Amino acid sequence: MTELPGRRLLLVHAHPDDESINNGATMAMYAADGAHVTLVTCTLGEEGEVIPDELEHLAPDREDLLGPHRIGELAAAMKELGVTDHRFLGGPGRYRDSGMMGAEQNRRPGAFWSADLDEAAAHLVAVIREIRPQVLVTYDPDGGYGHPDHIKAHRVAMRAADLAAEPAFRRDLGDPYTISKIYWNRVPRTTIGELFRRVEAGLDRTPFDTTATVSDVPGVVDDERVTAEIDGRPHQVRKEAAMRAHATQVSIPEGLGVFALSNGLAQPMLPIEYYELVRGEPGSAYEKDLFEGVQGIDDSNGIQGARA
Ligand SMILES: CC(=O)N[C@H]1[C@@H](O[C@@H]2[C@H](O)[C@H](O)[C@@H](O)[C@H](O)[C@H]2O)O[C@H](CO)[C@@H](O)[C@@H]1O
Ligand SMILES: [Zn+2]
Repeated sequence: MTELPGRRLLLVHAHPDDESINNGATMAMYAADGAHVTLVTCTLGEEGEVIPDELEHLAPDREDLLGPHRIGELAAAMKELGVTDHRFLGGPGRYRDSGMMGAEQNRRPGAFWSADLDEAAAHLVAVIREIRPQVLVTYDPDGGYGHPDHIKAHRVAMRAADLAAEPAFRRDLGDPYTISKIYWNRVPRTTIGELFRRVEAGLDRTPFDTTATVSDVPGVVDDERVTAEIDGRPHQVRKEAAMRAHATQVSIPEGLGVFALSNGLAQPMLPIEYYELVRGEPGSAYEKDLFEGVQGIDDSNGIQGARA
């Protein structure tokens, strides 16, 4: 077995682009700092809209080639972030993008939203027992903003964390392992409100006509729910480059601190990324490092201390 670095972070996301939008700076920071960063993406994003006119032919109601194209976008984004361990849950295309909540694609055979929870979670248990991450990051129960694939990714991640620790569960998938800390992606309401006010004030200096609303931003909560932050400003360039790699989904004008998804609504970039610790012990009252308080980490590139 290859020796992995002492610190190991696992992120579980629904579509290609979510990782860069929500955690791009966090991933870049830990990858640059020698931690092992593993991203598991649950679908290929087959049902997404397409921003560039010249790629519109890929759309699900045209050639239905957006999924394979977004595999390439995600690989490019990982290169920008310096992340080398990236997997699709159950393999590329095992689970299909379910579309927005209520869409008929939610009920399409193979849609992630209708997947069997324990079957999907077992694929993630195999990754957890292989990598033995001390920290897991995923969405809150509402998936950040109510997208069915985000909600399902949350459920699969939390279920897999429980099953991976169960000695009686599928020992063919590896030895039991308990993840020390689990975080949900969060955004403090005060911070995002201020950032939106700045975008509104400078909207005429952007290529966008209108702004999104705070309710479009995943995971917004009252400030006191936020228990940790990663100051990603040193890695903002990498984060923006990774988001830009998802060209079918994201538009980012250079240097304006704003971006838009395919709806064309401007929203602020988040140079600091925020989290709520929902399982495990915090290392301090307000953490600036997701590995704070994790016992037995040996950063001399060994896996010592990670055994449950
Ligand atoms: C960030 C994210 O989760 N994107 C998803 C989302 O995309 C949105 C969807 O296409 C919607 O119709 C647009 O108005 C919005 O701007 C998009 O962000 O849902 C897609 C379909 O499930 C998914 O492929 C995409 O990754
Ligand atoms: Zn998504």
